[in-house]
Amino acid sequence: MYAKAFFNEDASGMSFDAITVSPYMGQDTVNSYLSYPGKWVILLALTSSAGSKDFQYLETNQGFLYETVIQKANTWAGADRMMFVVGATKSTEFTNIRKFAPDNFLLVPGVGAQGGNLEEVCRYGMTKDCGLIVNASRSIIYASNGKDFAEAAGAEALKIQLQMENELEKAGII
Ligand SMILES: O=c1ccn([C@@H]2O[C@H](COP(=O)(O)O)[C@@H](O)[C@H]2O)c(=O)[nH]1
Repeated sequence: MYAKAFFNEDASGMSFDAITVSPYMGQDTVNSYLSYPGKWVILLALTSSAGSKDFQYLETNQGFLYETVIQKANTWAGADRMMFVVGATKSTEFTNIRKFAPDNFLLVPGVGAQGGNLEEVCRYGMTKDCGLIVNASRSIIYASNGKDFAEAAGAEALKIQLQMENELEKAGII
């Protein structure tokens, strides 16, 4: 039902391109989203939160639980349908994650207010095509609580955009 609500415009008036999903309920639940052609699933893998240690770093037969999540989920759909959430606060882990997800887009929250390092995220996580979708929210929307909030938000967004552009230029992607 959630998949229908978010992906089927006739049913709900909404037709999002992608949705972030917890892997916790397993393949059948994730498949309900994958059954919509052309839509993307963004699976939580290694989150930016301190609480990531509670479950995501539990040891399994295949390494940490988040590594198992990535490996298993990559048998459910290809990199053209499946992305993973990896927090920018875990920038040094990106090298390891790329062993399991060499081609998947990674959705990367945690720059800005959470203090993640964009330069490191790019150094360790960027593919030859970039492969990163970096998100910042509070640092932009709360850049100012004055009357200049729109200009301040624009300036903050531009700052991150220019940093990203710099990284793409360094990597020879643009
Ligand atoms: O690992 C995760 C997964 C999701 N989030 C969400 O992303 C945004 C980040 O907002 P900021 O203000 O840039 O910190 C927020 O909606 C989180 O719930 C995340 O931060 N980390």
